[in-house]
Amino acid sequence: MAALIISPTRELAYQSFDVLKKIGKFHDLSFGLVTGGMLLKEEAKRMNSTNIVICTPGRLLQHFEQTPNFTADDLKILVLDEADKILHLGFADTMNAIIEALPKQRQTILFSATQTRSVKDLARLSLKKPIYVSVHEKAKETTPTSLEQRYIVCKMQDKVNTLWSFIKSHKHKKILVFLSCCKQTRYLYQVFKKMHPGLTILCMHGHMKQHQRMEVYDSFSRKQHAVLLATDVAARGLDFPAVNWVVQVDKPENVETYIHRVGRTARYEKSGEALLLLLPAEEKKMVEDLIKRKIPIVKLKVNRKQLFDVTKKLESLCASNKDLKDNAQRAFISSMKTLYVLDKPSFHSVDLDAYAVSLGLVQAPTLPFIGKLKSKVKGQGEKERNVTDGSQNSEFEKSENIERTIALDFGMNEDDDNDNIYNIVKDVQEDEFSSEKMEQGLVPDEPSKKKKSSAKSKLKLLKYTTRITFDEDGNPEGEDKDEDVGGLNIDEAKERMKQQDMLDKELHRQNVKEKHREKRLKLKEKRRLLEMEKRGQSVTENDETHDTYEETYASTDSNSESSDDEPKPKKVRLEDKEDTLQEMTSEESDDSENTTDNDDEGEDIGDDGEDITKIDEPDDDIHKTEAAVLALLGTNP
Ligand SMILES: Nc1ncnc2c1ncn2[C@@H]1O[C@H](COP(=O)(O)OP(=O)(O)OP(=O)(O)O)[C@@H](O)[C@H]1O
Repeated sequence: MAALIISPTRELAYQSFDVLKKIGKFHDLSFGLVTGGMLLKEEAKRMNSTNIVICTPGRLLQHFEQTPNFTADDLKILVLDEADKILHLGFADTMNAIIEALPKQRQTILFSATQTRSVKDLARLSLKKPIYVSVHEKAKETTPTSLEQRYIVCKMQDKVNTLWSFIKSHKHKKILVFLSCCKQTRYLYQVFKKMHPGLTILCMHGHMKQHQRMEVYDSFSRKQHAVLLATDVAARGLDFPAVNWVVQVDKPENVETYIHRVGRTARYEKSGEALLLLLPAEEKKMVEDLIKRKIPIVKLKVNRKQLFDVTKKLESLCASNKDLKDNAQRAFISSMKTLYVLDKPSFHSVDLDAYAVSLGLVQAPTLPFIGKLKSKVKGQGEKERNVTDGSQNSEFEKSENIERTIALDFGMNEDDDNDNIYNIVKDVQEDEFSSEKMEQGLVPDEPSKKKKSSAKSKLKLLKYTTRITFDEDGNPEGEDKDEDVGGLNIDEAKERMKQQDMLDKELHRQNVKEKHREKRLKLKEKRRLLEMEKRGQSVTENDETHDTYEETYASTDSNSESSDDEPKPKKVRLEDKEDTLQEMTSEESDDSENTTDNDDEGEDIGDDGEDITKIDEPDDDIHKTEAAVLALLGTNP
């Protein structure tokens, strides 16, 4: 191996490999792609005879540890793509181990749009007199001039409506949407797909299987018009051709991530547009940070009157599909946890119930990580709302009067049915971002009653009178036989869902109680049988404990006393007993609630505590089962 290219994600490694394939055919070099999700053995066979290896950090380390005779002794060039990402946080331990295994004498090249200049990082790589090369160092702006960047202030509960309205009014565009976590991405993908926006909806996140991610990557690359809902797994390096819009529904973690996300559009002499949705509490800091980094961004105001209200539609989808409802809950919990971890003040400003309703839920699920704080937060949110509604609103009105409002063309005219649906007006000029300005007039107005009623009338339009299915490009296909989404009585559905919710909870509580009771009894029984076996006693089918055991399962038949007619006691061999134990322990293991949430890329901050995902999913950890059996038999695993 003469050259090694390390990328933070599999897609990026795949993309570099693809480019190398195109130019490689004119050279006599061999090259290979080494990423997780492929066959380790197949890769291992070729590792030592490959000149250029493109890899992700985890998989490379796996080869260093497991592939016989694999060394990097001949390495001449090390390339770290997205170097700042690769040298930080999640990859730190892996990268330290890899760097240890590389020869000190080599050329090291680091690439990133947000290049690290941290001395600590460079020291880790043992760089001698590094040279910093920047294409844009003297540029007035950090981002390309052909990129138009805008933001809107939007409450959490308005985000879904805003995104949906945006998509509906940009059906002839290619749009990349960033969300903060996998579960939210998955849920919005599922429901938006069911709502047929009229163009292909795709999603990409770390919980997807590798082949699915690759298919989505290829599909979005090929499509002219499509929406890709993604987590930050798609933020860096991916070179999707001709993306028109990057929409950041959730604020990026920092300015670096912002730069990478918007960098998916306006690539190489092309133009592009970017829209950032900010919560009121996020606005000041984020905009100041962007301006400090020479990123020009303009504030826009959404004409709320023109927004689609899809709340009821989501409610009805959740009411008629339990999986969707569960996913909505997961999305709620996961996105709130992400916000809580990244930005507590913003989390505290969210009206949790309103946000839950906007996802199609009847009420906010309990947040396992915050539980008791919830009521406190609500009170606090209420207070904050009163303050902003009172004092700052008048400031806003004042500023609105003096500001020039300019209607922007957001491509609304593409679709006759959606003319002016997303009528956005520009209310802050680029050069007006002094901190005083920031404090004035930045609170978006509440919808008036009139606006609410207009939203209601739009809602009526969402009730389908005829059932039509669409293919993934949004073209009508024929009659929908599987889904009954038409003519649903929303209020009835809401009531039904409430009742179902209560029943579900009660049922779950009873199930858990019952299982615990069963487990206790089974264990007791097993211990007793083992004791008897050890003492060399025979085990009978009608002994005392067996009766107790039977009684427990036949609660209505409590008088199961042994009679003279019952079969004679039978001897049971220890081996038979072990088999029985194995079966019983397996059952217990299946009931286990200790499932873990496999967050692949680590960008979804998983749920903890009472995450609903942990209730139903079976634990198939065979080793645990074996260990449990051996422990019961008094043997070390
Ligand atoms: N000189 C060039 N001539 C033609 N096309 C180019 C040229 N330079 C770059 N491109 C094209 O521009 C696009 C972006 O290039 P590339 O992926 O190398 O960008 P990058 O600097 O890695 O960006 P990022 O890391 O932010 O994704 C690619 O499609 C590439 O083919």
